[in-house]
Amino acid sequence: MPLLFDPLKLGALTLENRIVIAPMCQYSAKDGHATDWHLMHLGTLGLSGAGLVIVEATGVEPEGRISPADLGLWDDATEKTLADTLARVRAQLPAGGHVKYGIQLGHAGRKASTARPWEGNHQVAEADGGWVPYAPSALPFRNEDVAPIALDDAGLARVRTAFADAARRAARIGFDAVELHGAHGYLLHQFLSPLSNARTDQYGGSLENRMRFPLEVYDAVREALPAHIPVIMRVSATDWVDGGWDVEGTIAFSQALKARGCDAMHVSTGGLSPLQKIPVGPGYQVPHAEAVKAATGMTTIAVGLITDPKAAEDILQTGKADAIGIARGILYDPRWPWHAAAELGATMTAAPQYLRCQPSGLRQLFR
Ligand SMILES: Cc1cc2nc3c(=O)[nH]c(=O)nc-3n(C[C@H](O)[C@H](O)[C@H](O)COP(=O)(O)O)c2cc1C
Repeated sequence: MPLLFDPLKLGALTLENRIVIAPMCQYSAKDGHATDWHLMHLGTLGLSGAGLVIVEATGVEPEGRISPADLGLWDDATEKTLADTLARVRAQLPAGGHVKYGIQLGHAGRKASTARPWEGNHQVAEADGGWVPYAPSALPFRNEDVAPIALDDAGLARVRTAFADAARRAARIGFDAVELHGAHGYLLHQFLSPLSNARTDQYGGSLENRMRFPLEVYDAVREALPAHIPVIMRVSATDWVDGGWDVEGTIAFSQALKARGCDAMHVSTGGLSPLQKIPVGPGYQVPHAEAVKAATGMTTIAVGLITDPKAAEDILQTGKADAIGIARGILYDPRWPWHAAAELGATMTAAPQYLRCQPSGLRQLFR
């Protein structure tokens, strides 16, 4: 059996295989609420054959959205809509419900949308009642962006609580896993990187201080969740800018998370600085996942232009990572795991109803 189709344990959770659909914003939520698009999209991903689907970056408070049309999980109403959506999706999946659903909880910090969304189906600009984003320091992403407000102690406490509350809601909804968005230049990453964190209090300066708030958020989320729900941390292992966040810092952060029982690291890169120069190519972020895994022994998910099943299998066989994250590849080929299974000679067990009713015709195409 190829390793790609070997089960993987994340804490108490067992994934049927090692294919993880990475979170992808759908820009289709309405005032934080899931819509029929999510029903269709998450249903499609549920039939993909992947072991874990991580639902898109979901704002823990309205001011933490990347776009006005991001999902939110900040009140009873958004929780109910997402709970209904997930329940309706799961009701249609093959018996046994092999696919697991996780959710990425995030806060965009200085990269948040400043528009108050969806009033009469169009965005309301900041001047008409939007907001100024929050961040570790009053440093905008781009010079031309509005300078964010540096979070004070009350703001930090509010955001920590918002993460924990959203995690509690995710558990109530029935998500199998929670991923924290510590990557791509959003709030938690902004604390880690010296390029966006110029604080002079206990949350800025030394590496230990810069890691403090993201670790506090992790602790609050871990405490809010029942023990059977694993927590994954998504990181950008480098800012791809001199003087920025780097692999050494990522390893130290991973070690601190490992000591706290974090179940896996999902290793991406970039997003913190507009000056980044990323050498994009097949598997370009795999060395970062490999470095984290080698230094910490943690379960790692490698991601970034891994589209060839044999290359994915090779990453696992050579011990560079424990699971493969795939995003655009799934949009291009929503049955990528089935096709990978056929190419690698593996057997998939989850079968939609049409396969069971039409065994002779369709089984020749699916393994
Ligand atoms: C449409 C789209 C939306 C994305 N939204 C998110 C997101 O919500 N959270 C996140 O961490 N990454 C997001 N990403 C990044 C992906 O998760 C992934 O890291 C990246 O696309 C590289 O993987 P790939 O080469 O398999 O696409 C998004 C990517 C795409 C293409």
